[in-house]
Amino acid sequence: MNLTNKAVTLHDMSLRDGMHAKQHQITLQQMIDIATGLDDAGMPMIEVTHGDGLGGASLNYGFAAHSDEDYLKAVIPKLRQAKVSALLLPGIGTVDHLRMAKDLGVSCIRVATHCTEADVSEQHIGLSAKLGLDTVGFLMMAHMISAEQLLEQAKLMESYGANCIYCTDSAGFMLPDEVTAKIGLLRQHLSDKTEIGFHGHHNLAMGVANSLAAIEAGASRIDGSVAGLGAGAGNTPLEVLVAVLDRMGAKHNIDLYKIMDVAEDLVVPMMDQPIRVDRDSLTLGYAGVYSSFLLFAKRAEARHGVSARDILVELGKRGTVGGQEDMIEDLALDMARQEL
Ligand SMILES: C[C@H](O)CC(=O)C(=O)O
Ligand SMILES: [Mn+2]
Repeated sequence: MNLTNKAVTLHDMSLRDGMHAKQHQITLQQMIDIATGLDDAGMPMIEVTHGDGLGGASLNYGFAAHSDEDYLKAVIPKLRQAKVSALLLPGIGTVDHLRMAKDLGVSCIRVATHCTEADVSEQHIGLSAKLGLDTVGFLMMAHMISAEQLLEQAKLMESYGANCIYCTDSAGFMLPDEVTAKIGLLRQHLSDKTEIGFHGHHNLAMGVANSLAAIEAGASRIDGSVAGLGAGAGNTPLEVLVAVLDRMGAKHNIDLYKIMDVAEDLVVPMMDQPIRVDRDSLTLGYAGVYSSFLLFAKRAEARHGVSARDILVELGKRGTVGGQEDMIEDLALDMARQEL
């Protein structure tokens, strides 16, 4: 694989996907310290919101330590060069959230839908583009459909005004060949002006390999998290990816030692549990389950004595997708009754 001189924009997820791993309890000071550390290391883009995006704080997804507004107000004025993005899932986040984010200095809105539901993103993508924001369409759980179906959904988002489309491996299920096929087809058929992105989860330890496959196939934006802080076994660990990209001669503008230090000195010490491939997070990748379900399944295990692994396997069989968090408790209760 030759990535010499390939330009890649890395996008940090620690302060948004990492919110899942922290049950949305990152403090304002932790956000500021990590964001400014990343800014100083040269990270061009940093995402900041509740784990489920703008407006995610709720009974279904979990309440956050602070509002999205407070996190954005705390972080954005402290940054020297990094741009801040906000995730928005239509139906959870509203156009009012979007306008609020723009007013606070967010420059990129990433509108996320399940991979078959791009049609619900028209209003939010349209408004974001109209407001002149960097507008991304983010297709989640992309392993559940074929490359051709993903392309159809991507074209919808592109037609609504997105200037970048993401193939999102929410379950950390994909292997590099699948990433190559999906990103390759998007690159071939979307407009040359539309950027392609890849968002990985490390449940099968494929985060770095899949990101390299994505870049080779034409992706120019790659998501990851410092020390992998993210849902499941975490996102593609950015400091590792940076080291690999350095060795391959790709261009990313990030200082390796500085990002290593952010990982080691700031992010690892604040983890509530080690972010690693263990039997439960591995099951997410193996069974193709939404990574944010991990802690819900672990909590249900503690409450009802049913193994989180069994719950996750069953969620995979049922084809559950993001937004169905409330089903996890119901399922665990049913499974506990059957075991009596
Ligand atoms: C709302 C999700 O956490 C978005 C995401 O990061 C993914 O699908 O992966
Ligand atoms: Mn994710």
